[in-house]
Amino acid sequence: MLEGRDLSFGYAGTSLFEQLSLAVPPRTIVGLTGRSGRGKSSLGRILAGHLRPSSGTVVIDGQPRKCGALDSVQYLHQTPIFAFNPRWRIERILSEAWPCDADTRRSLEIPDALLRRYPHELSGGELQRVAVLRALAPGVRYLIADEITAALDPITQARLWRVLQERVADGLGILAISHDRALLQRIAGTVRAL
Ligand SMILES: Nc1ncnc2c1ncn2[C@@H]1O[C@H](COP(=O)(O)OP(=O)(O)OP(=O)(O)O)[C@@H](O)[C@H]1O
Repeated sequence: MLEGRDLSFGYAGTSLFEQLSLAVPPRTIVGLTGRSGRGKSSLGRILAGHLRPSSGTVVIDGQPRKCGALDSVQYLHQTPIFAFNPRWRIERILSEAWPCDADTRRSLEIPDALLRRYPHELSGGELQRVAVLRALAPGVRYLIADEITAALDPITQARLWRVLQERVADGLGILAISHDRALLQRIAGTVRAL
């Protein structure tokens, strides 16, 4: 289980949250919602190890999370273009992460033709599917999915979440951050407001 315990955090002397605890069990989608600026992304980034809390700890199965070459917690951005090297083709972006298997790639509807392109040559939905594929490396146990389908049409959104729900059935835990409470109520076992 991925847990944030008694987390406090703020930027430049301000406080966004104090003594906040949140758990994401395996095989579960936990929803996180709340008004803009409340600190949802900051909390997600703390759980992913990208930000350090001012106090509190992040643990996995009761042990402090380790930051290794491949992290078992992956953070997915709403705008994945910023997470990609613009000078690399998609095939290199993916192969640097893991030798993606054909079944997973097919399930995310990423055809061969797309692999030869650069990030700016993909649509928003295609980019997000590539970001999800990159994150689904073996050993990744938790995803922090930060508004990952906010900019997508309903069909693309539903397809992407269907693939992720299949992964959840196989053991993945997901923190789904979204303003869209209706979406979270559809996909998440529990929804937490910040
Ligand atoms: N690097 C930073 N330095 C200073 N303030 C920041 C920084 N990053 C975020 N903030 C501020 O911290 C607050 C929380 O930001 P955060 O992105 O965590 O909120 P959020 O709940 O995810 O918001 P939204 O729903 O609009 O995406 C915001 O007021 C934001 O302006």
